[in-house]
Amino acid sequence: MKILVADAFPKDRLSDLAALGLEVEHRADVSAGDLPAAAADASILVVRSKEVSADVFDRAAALSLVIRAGAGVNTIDVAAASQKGVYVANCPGQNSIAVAELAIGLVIALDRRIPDNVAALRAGRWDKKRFSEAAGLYGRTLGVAGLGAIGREVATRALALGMRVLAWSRSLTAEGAKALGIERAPDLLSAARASDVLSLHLPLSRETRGVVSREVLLAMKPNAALVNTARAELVDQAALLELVRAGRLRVATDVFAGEPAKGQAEFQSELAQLPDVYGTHHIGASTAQAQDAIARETVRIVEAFVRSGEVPNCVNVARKTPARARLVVRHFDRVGVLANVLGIIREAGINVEEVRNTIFEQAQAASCAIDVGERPPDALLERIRSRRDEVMFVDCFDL
Ligand SMILES: NC(=O)c1ccc[n+]([C@@H]2O[C@H](COP(=O)([O-])OP(=O)(O)OC[C@H]3O[C@@H](n4cnc5c(N)ncnc54)[C@H](O)[C@@H]3O)[C@@H](O)[C@H]2O)c1
Ligand SMILES: O=C(O)CC[C@@H](O)C(=O)O
Repeated sequence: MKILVADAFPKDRLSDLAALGLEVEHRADVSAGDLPAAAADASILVVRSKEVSADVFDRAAALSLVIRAGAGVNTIDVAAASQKGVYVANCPGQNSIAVAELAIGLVIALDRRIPDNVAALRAGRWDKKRFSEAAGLYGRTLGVAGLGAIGREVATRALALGMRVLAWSRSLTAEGAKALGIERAPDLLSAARASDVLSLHLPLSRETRGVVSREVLLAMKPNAALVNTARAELVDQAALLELVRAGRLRVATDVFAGEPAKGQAEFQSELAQLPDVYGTHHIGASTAQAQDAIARETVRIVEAFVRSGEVPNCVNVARKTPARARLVVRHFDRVGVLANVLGIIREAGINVEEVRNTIFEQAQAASCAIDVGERPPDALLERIRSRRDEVMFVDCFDL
């Protein structure tokens, strides 16, 4: 079985993959355009930020699993993977501390203008007067949009700085916020209005694309700051550029529209050129600690898949299948028994959605849960029951 690792990945962990009996191909520099050809004969594909387009799933007939060695799966055509029955998994939480550390670093950098201090000194200029205008962070409000793995780490660190934390997130309740020592905003607009710094930690999805709209940006206090270590596409980039140019907002961003997927490339960004914008090079996850944790988690996923067929952290298995009823069939563990049961279900024109067969010690008996698209008529259950030399017990209940 071949695994293609199509981005940077630690050598030791490549050896771990090989030790699982896999044929490992490491092509960190393969371009997104060449990925469909490169992955054509791979069973497992590992990527970081490289785009995995529908073409990859069209061409790679053997592909069964794509692992995002990171958190955000927006660079993978998950819908195309689902149509071809390919698992997509990620490594949630493994780089959250690294991203939170960067986000907090950017919050402090914005307040004290640390990059400008450094640049002025490098240019031979002493400007204590200009750089003595920081407001300070203690007692000020940090808005957190998306209180998941990263948002929580950011909130913890902001509380340690004595900041007030106001979070907006899909499933956050007032009680949940209280338990964390923070406050809950009812919507993004309210969070934006009340924050001195708004830090984004949402995934990029159909619902969140452009969620930081012109209206949200305009709701922010004059001279407030936006910190984006999530994805550029969350934010209306044209409005952002306009408001920063007008001196209404300050920005620190680790992510850019159209940023290169490669480690080194020419890159021009109007936003990054502005004096009120501090840009970093999508390095949120790029600490040795985080990369080690991500790589180990990737190996864990591959190992589980190779050994048991299970896929930890799978993001595209249906949460609810169209199944409406479950048959439980206890049967003798013999050749053809399940095929006969499934044949009877097929003859009734009923679709089987999921099957889980469990074998008991000594491999004499098994219990099979068969989830089906509609409740089978009693006569069908009777037909299965009547196969007494194969079947011990049959029951059916609605889902
Ligand atoms: N800069 C980097 O290097 C870097 C590294 C890791 C992650 N990221 C980005 O950060 C994102 C967040 O990562 P995470 O690990 O915290 O993910 P996560 O899934 O743990 O957290 C996301 C949070 O957003 C909330 N959310 C999702 N959709 C929402 C919606 N429509 N409205 C309101 N809330 C919503 C979720 O409930 C969850 O609490 C990733 O998806 C990725 O894009 C960037
Ligand atoms: O791999 C990277 O460097 C970026 C990862 C980050 O964007 C993520 O979503 O985990």
